[in-house]
Amino acid sequence: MSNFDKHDLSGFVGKHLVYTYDNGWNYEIYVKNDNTLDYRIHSGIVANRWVKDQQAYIVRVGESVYKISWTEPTGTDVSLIVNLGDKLFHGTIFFPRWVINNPEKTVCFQNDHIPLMNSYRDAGPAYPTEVIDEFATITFVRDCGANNDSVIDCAASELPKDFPANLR
Ligand SMILES: C=Cc1ccc(O)c(OC)c1
Repeated sequence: MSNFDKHDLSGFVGKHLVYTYDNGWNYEIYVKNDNTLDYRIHSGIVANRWVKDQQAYIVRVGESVYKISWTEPTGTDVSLIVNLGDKLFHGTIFFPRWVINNPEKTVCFQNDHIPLMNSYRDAGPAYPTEVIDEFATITFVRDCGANNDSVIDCAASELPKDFPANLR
């Protein structure tokens, strides 16, 4: 069938990416290991939210194409396609209605507020879900190795003005 090993995530684990969705939202992700990611949101309805150690399903679906899917403590579901060969990215985000109504409730370092996020999720309303389905352009890529906790360790608002140029 395919000419690549679909179980080999070594070309993806450790990648640190910054990308901008066609709707203008700017996001950043670090692929920490084969089932974990850290991320930070620079702009969009939940700008300055950041998350460490989100568990995710990560699979390889092409020579340099990966898919990451997860469900968050807020009830938000996300599925991303990262095509490193073409520097192309596509994200589908399924927001519960309460996040669309009150996005500011999710803007925090989520790890310090997991029970609160779960309580918002359970209170809802969940429906109707808002589906955001957007392509993005990858603007920055580097390799940071696996399980590096220094890659994403503060909110976007606390970064130097020249980020990510300061990392090159
Ligand atoms: C809702 C979280 C979320 C949505 C879209 C993304 O690209 C993302 O990347 C880490 C995270």
